[in-house]
Amino acid sequence: HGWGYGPTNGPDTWAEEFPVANDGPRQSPINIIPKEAKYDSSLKPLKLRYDPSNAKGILNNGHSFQVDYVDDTDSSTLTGGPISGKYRLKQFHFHWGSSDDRGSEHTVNGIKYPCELHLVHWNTKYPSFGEAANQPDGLAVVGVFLKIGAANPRLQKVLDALDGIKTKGKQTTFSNFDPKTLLPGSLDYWTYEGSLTTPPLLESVTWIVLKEPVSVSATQMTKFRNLLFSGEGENPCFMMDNCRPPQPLKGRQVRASFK
Ligand SMILES: C[C@@H](NC(=O)c1ccc(Cl)c(S(N)(=O)=O)c1)c1ccccc1O
Ligand SMILES: [Zn+2]
Repeated sequence: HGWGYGPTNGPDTWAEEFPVANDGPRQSPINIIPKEAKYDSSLKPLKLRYDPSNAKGILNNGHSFQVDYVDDTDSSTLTGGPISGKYRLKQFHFHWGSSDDRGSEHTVNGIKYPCELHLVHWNTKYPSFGEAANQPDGLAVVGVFLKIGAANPRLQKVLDALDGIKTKGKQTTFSNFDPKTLLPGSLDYWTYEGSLTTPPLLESVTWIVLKEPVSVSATQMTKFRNLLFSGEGENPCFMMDNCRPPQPLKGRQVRASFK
């Protein structure tokens, strides 16, 4: 059986198949300590331009669920921020916990949020996502923390689609959605050089973690936890705690776009 988040195939076992998990110098996620982040006035504002019509589908991939975007043109891109060049939106997905006191991958002063959104982009200087994922400057992921509070109406369309993708491998069409609506008011961010937080843990990600969380209600969180890691007809295993714990910083500098 492949990698996962359970007692026999979870993050502590990943190094068996993916040695970079333990040996890599730039593994993600990390614990962000704001006081140790260095304000960098040369960091530019983030520029996210998404075309809602690029939304293609929503898929339960057995580890999380993702909303996939058409990425054969430059119509949904990330520019500015710490990156140079243009990165295309490929997909967004979430990581969450089994209870509201945990679930995020990045932590802030050791604090865990109940959920974390990842918007995955790839550098258009490479021919494809797959190629880019193997390059040190190949990917850029915008991370957004979700914090328990008022129900978030911007999440509703995504949550309503989950009933149709309950089990591993299920996917449905998902159209006309602008992921910009999921972002907080402030685009202040921390940035550092890291990796995929899921196998193959490739060290190709420029992480851009927003400081301001967005809200999610406890009821909305139960909808995430109603998904299944397991496939149709298999023993049902509810999808939760699909988060990798923070990894050693190994001397990396975390920069802040704000004072
Ligand atoms: C779980 C899923 N992982 C991704 O798709 C993924 C891709 C890129 C990034 Cl940058 C991240 S992340 N979490 O660092 O933002 C996650 C996955 C991995 C391998 C095989 C199948 C599969 O579905
Ligand atoms: Zn992720």
